[in-house]
Amino acid sequence: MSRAAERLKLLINHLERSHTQAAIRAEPTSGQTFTHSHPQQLRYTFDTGLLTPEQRLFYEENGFIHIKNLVSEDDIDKFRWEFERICRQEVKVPGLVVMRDVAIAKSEFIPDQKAVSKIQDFQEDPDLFQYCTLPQILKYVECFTGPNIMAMHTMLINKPPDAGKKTSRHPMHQDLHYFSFRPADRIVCAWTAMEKVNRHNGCLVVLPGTHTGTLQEHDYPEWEGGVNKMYHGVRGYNPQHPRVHLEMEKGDTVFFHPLLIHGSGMNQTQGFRKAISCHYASADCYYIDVKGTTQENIEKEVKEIATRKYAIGDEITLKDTWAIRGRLVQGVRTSL
Ligand SMILES: CCCCCCCCCC(=O)SCCNC(=O)CCNC(=O)[C@H](O)C(C)(C)COP(=O)(O)OP(=O)(O)OC[C@H]1O[C@@H](n2cnc3c(N)ncnc32)[C@H](O)[C@@H]1OP(=O)(O)O
Ligand SMILES: Nc1ncnc2c1ncn2[C@@H]1O[C@H](COP(=O)(O)OP(=O)(O)OP(=O)(O)O)[C@@H](O)[C@H]1O
Ligand SMILES: O=C(O)CCC(=O)C(=O)O
Ligand SMILES: [Fe+2]
Ligand SMILES: [Mg+2]
Repeated sequence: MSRAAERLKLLINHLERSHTQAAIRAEPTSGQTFTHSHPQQLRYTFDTGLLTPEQRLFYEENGFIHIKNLVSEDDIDKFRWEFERICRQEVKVPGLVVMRDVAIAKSEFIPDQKAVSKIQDFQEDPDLFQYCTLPQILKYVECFTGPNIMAMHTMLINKPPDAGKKTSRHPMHQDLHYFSFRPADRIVCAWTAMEKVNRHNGCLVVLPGTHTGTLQEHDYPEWEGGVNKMYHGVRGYNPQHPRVHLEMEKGDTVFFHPLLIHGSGMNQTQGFRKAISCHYASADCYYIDVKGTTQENIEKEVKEIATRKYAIGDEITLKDTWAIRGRLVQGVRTSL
């Protein structure tokens, strides 16, 4: 065995031991005997033969992994074209949510497609939804979710040039705040750069390792220039925490854990920084009731918007809104 391979093996053994110990600590004292005679697995990833030991360790420790050049130029150009058709209102997509930047929405009506800062829930648009079914993406997703895969939430983000109020920033948050299904470790986001992204146009900013923590309380940050609807940030954000700026090329994809604290900086260019993303979950996940948890505030906002948008009452639950949007993309729809 080479020295490098030997070191990796040692690292894997070390991680397996520490995760086993964590599992033992977390075990309720119910009198059950906890046996660990079977080979232990890493906590956050599965061995499907795709990720190298180094890549698995990187995700286990950092909560994200950057895969270069995963989506082709042709596919990305197709997504861009379809997004433009939607903005020009040449195609109407059932269930689609269109968002405008708050600084632009509150100033004047701009009929231009450029006012759209984000579209969500494009699962009924075959061209855009093709992103969620790309085999090369699903091969990676399976390493985190296992073989039964649901596409739960879809977005195309068109981060606008900042209008001078820093509203183009996305505050630091954990995506799990928005989700009412578990377990968190079987959820993953795929986020693909549709062009070069860097600190100038507002790339993703992540706090490595924060996926090993718990779900934090989220609130609107106190930003002078205003904050976009539902852009909650972790309460008590510490700007001193070590950050990593994920600079990416067109087609590069980052996979990240839903507890990883991340955000994105201001877009200081004149262009609209584009990215497409999908949150996947194992179909074996289960829904939870968020009543009495830190997620009550976001549930309230989601319900208010759903009630206004679809003119419905309290009969629809948060669980229903996810079950309706979710789409099976691989394997069997076992639970979600
Ligand atoms: C649901 C689960 C999500 C899971 C997400 C997983 C992780 C994702 C993390 C995120 O991305 S969090 C941010 C996600 N954001 C949203 O989901 C927001 C969805 N957006 C909407 O529902 C609509 O765009 C919105 C309700 C904000 C406005 O839609 P409308 O069609 O009603 O817009 P309209 O132009 O009629 O404006 C209505 C009012 O909203 C205001 N407005 C529009 N865009 C806004 C904005 N961006 N922020 C704040 N206010 C906004 C607008 O100025 C106006 O205010 P006034 O009533 O005071 O005149
Ligand atoms: N009070 C806050 N609460 C939550 N998130 C915040 C807060 N302040 C800044 N952030 C977030 O921190 C991240 C870094 O933002 P910031 O604009 O400070 O730097 P940047 O644009 O990433 O980097 P730089 O401008 O130094 O190249 C962004 O996601 C931003 O939205
Ligand atoms: O593309 C971005 O700016 C990040 C958006 C994000 O983190 C989110 O919508 O959850
Ligand atoms: Fe996010
Ligand atoms: Mg900045």
